[in-house]
This record gives sequence, structure tokens and C-alpha cells, in this order.
Amino acid sequence: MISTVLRRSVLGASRRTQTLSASLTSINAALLHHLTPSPSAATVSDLKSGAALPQTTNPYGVKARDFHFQSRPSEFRASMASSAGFAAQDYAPSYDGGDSEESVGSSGDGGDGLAISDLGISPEIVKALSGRGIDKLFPIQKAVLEPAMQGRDMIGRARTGTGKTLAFGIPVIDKIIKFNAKHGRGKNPLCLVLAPTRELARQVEKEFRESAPSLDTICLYGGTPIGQQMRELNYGVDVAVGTPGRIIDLMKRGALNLSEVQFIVLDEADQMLQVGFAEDVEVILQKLPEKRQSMMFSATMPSWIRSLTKKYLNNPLTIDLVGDSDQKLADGITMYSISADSYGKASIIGPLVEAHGKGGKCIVFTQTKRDADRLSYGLAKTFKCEALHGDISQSQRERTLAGFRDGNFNILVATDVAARGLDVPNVDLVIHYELPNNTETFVHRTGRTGRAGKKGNAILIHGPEQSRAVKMIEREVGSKFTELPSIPVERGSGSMFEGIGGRSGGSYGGGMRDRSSSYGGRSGGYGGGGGSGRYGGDRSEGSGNRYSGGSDRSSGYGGFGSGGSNRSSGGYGGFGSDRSSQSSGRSSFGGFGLKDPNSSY
Ligand SMILES: Nc1ncnc2c1ncn2[C@@H]1O[C@H](COP(=O)(O)OP(=O)(O)OP(=O)(O)O)[C@@H](O)[C@H]1O
Repeated sequence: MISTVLRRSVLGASRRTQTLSASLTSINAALLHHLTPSPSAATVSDLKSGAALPQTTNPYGVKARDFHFQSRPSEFRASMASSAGFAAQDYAPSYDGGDSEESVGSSGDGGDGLAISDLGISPEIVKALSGRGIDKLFPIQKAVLEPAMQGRDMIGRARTGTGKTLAFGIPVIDKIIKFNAKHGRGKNPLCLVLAPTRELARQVEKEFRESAPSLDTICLYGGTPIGQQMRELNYGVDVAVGTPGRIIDLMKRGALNLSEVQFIVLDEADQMLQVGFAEDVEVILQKLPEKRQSMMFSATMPSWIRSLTKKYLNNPLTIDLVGDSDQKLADGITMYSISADSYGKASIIGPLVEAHGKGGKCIVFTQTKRDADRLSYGLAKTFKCEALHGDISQSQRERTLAGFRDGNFNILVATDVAARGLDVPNVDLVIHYELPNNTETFVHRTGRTGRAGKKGNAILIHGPEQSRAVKMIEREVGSKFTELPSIPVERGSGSMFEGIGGRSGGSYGGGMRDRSSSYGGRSGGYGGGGGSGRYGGDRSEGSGNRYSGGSDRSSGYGGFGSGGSNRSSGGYGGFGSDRSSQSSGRSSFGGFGLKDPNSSY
């Protein structure tokens, strides 16, 4: 038993990046707790009476999590919480009601940020944020803080890169820290954050971890061994961030108990519901206590999401710093467009990067995994470049992203798996290799640049016959493109892709000319590339295209991605399998899917 205790201690110590001395303190406390029947071990009657549990103190002055022994009921916090209160209300002046139409509009945008040190939030958070150069609240953070502290359910919308993660993160973290200090720390998570992609889940979890080092956070996502996640859950966590599939898998295995969750956040909420996670999200929500605070955040909130939120949220406050008529992109992003035919467009990427990339980082978004592979292979002959998409193993995806962040290479060629939420500093240029699926995708892809007040460029490559679609994007995002002069392409330039056929597997035939013709009516093939199971990782690739203007319109987007990806036609391959490649297959919606939550992607 002692060795078990030690094993758990070591696991906990490494995971929580505590200092050695703090770990030893915890180990000592755990050993003491275990070897001394009383008074260090809480009895059931202690718990019922709400008597304080023995606690140790970590370097942040926050009570450390006690180890979980068989002898202790794992729901001990539930018993305590029932007598002790609810974090969402503990610090809230009572909210006086209000109707569901209540909203905070774009008037909340702008103005000086509030100094974080003046807000009365935990010193640990202030210190951690300050260490990262974050001393003042951004507008969305300022707008969200008070209602979030009051325990309001909410829908938050603000442009890309404006700090939505900390907008929900700061109040949730603060409440958990204070709740733990008051009531002791338990085993089951108090906060659950759902994200549509693994990369985003990791990033959000990192943001929580770095903002509150004393809390135990965990990231739950597919493509990685589940055993380690189960062990960490068994040790106890405060905040769990993850993709719905792996979360459901862990629930089914009895490793994840959501009965004490007090805060649920859907990050990139529209994407989560739009790509078909609604069902999974509902399964998860049904396992949560009714008494909870629910929040949804995204830079884009299509109108259909309102009706869905009625089901999930209780009298939500809408905080919308974008507004209907405003431009949808972050300030500081300049949009360019350039015409290129399908034969030549691969060859203009290099010149575009050189002319507009300012020598910094660049992300090129392609519609398909195959194009991402082929383009990155071609570009790698001249540039430092790598591909990122859902058919790449999770460990490689993580290495690639880390390498990109660290500046080991400066061009990332990615599918929409990288479109949502990813925060990589100093991406100066985003190139849309072809027209994206819909306005939301355009906004999110473009939003990988111009983050946190920085400047950035975005270039949309379009076919000579797609000017109507380009105008439609302009209208919907509220910004104009500056059309760049065409770049002459030598006829032999398609050869940059020679010799790479079959690199990503599959049966797509034909030469480069055909492959790069993204709007050519692919009626299948790409859709079924990866996901074998219903539950698993993220869903972010594939699908039809909304902008099929001009002559492309006749080319049959409806079938794009139909191969093997239709949820109704199979793929219920059990829990835990990887659904990271795509999730389209709703061919009947043909890509113009924003009107229906189930349509696009
Ligand atoms: N108050 C602040 N001061 C300075 N930097 C901040 C502040 N808040 C957030 N940031 C930084 O701004 C960047 C963008 O934040 P974040 O990723 O939360 O944006 P977002 O609104 O969620 O974007 P997206 O819509 O693309 O998901 C991050 O690097 C974050 O650390």
C-alpha cells in the first residue's frame, strides 16, 4: 500500500509540476494520512458534518489535494459540497434575474483594459498572468468577468485572437481556487471545457494550467493512451479539458465522474455543434449536475445556435462584441485576394510567402489532407515546411505544432484541423489555398494571424471564375479584399509535385492539375479518410463548400467527403477511436450548411 501511495505521489508530482519540496510535503502528508488512523484521516461522520479535512499547503498557499485512498469515499467532495455551497454562487452578489434576450453588445468593446491586479481575484492568478505579460483585461474579458462571477450562463462572442479563453478561464479558475481553499480539494473535476479539436483542447488546458499553477488540470483527447489519463483522473483533477469523444469514452469506463462539475464551457461552440458533436455534447451534458454554470464561446455564432442554446443554457446572457453589421475579422488583419488557375496556384505560394510573409510564420490552409501533403512536399523543396492534418498521428501532430511554435520551420500547410482557436504567436500570413467552406471557416482560418492586437495578412486564392464567391465573403465578413496582380506561372511549374503520388495513401488518381482543382466535383474519396469510430478526437476536416459560385456551382460539392463519413451510414466503431480526420458526409446539405447545425463539416 505504501508503494501505491508513493507511486501516486510521484505521478502527481510530475504532472502538477510542483516543486520537489512541495511534493515531498504531499508525500509525507499522504503517508501520515495513511499510516495514522486519526486524527489525520477524515471519518465519514467528519465528512457528513462538514468538518475540515486535513490539508497540506503548496507553494501558492493553496491547500494541496489529498491523496485518494480506497478508504475514502471518492465522492467526499460531493458530501462536503452539499453542506458547504456551490462555487458558482459562493462569491456572487445575487443576480436579480433578467430575461433571456438580455445582451451586452459591442459597446462593451474598446476602452482601456482593467488592471488585473485591481480585480480582487486570487493573487496566484494575478502573479501567473503577470509572468506572461498579461496585466490588463482585454474587452471580452472585461465584459464577461462580472456576469461570470455572478454565475450567469452565457454566450460569448468576440473576434479571433481577442482573449476568449481567459475570458471564461479567469472567473472559473478564480472560483475554483477560492472554493478549494474553503472546502478542500476533491477528486472529480469542478470544471469541464469541451473543444472541437485536440490541438485546441491542449491549448486551452495549457492556458488554464499556466494561469493557475496550483490547480490540477488534465487534457482528455484521443490518439493518446487512455491509461495514463485514467490514472491522472484517479489522482484527482480540478479542471478537465477535452474533446467529446474521449470524454465519453472515459465516462463509459467509469474513470471520469462528472457529478461534481459546476462549470461547463463549450469553446468554439458553433463548431462543436455544427460538426455533429451536438449528440455527444448532449450525452455529456446529461451527466452534469443541473446546478451548474454553462458558457459557450466562439468568434462566430450562427443564428441557429440560439435555439440550441435554449436547450443547454439557463437564461443565458449574450455578450457579443462582434455585432451583426460590424466587420467579423480582428482589427489589424489586411485581406488580399489573387486569381490563379488550378494548374498554377501551387507555384504562387512561394512568391506570396516571400512578398507578404515578412519572413515570419505562415499557415496555408487547404481543403483536403491530400492537398496539404502534396503542397507541403512541394514547398519543402524550397522552404522549411510541414503538413498538419487529421491523418497524421497525434504524436506527430503535436511535434509539428511544437516545431512551428518554436520556429523550427515557418510554413505550416494545414487542413481546417488548425483553423479553430489555435494560438501560435507571430503568424504573419494566412493563405487560403482555395475558398473555404463557409464564412465561419474563413473567419477562423484568417484569425490565426492578427492575434492579440498584432497585425497580419491574409490572402485568398481564387479561381478566375470565382469572383462572385469572393464578393460574398467580402460582404459577410465586412472587409474588402485588395486584389493582387496575378503571378505568371511557367507551364512546367506543376512539376514541384512530381514523385509524391500516394504519399498520403488513398486512391485519388490523375495528375497534379486535377488534384489541385479543388472545386472539380469530387464525389467521394476524401471524406472517408480517417475516422473509423463514432467517438474519438476532433472533427474539423472535409465537407462541402459553400462558396461554389460561378461555373463551379455545377460541379457537385454535395458529394464531397461522402466516402465513408456519413454518420448515418456507419462508423459507429466504438468508443475511443479516432475521429480526427473529417466529419462530413452530410452530402444532402451540399456544403451550404450554415442554416442547419448538422449540415457543414
Ligand atoms: N489580457 C490580455 N493581455 C495580453 N494578452 C492576452 C490577454 N488575454 C489573452 N491574451 C493572449 O492573446 C492571445 C489570444 O487569446 P485566445 O487564444 O484566448 O483568443 P481567442 O479569442 O480565443 O481566439 P480564437 O477565436 O481564435 O479562438 C493568446 O496568446 C493569449 O495569451
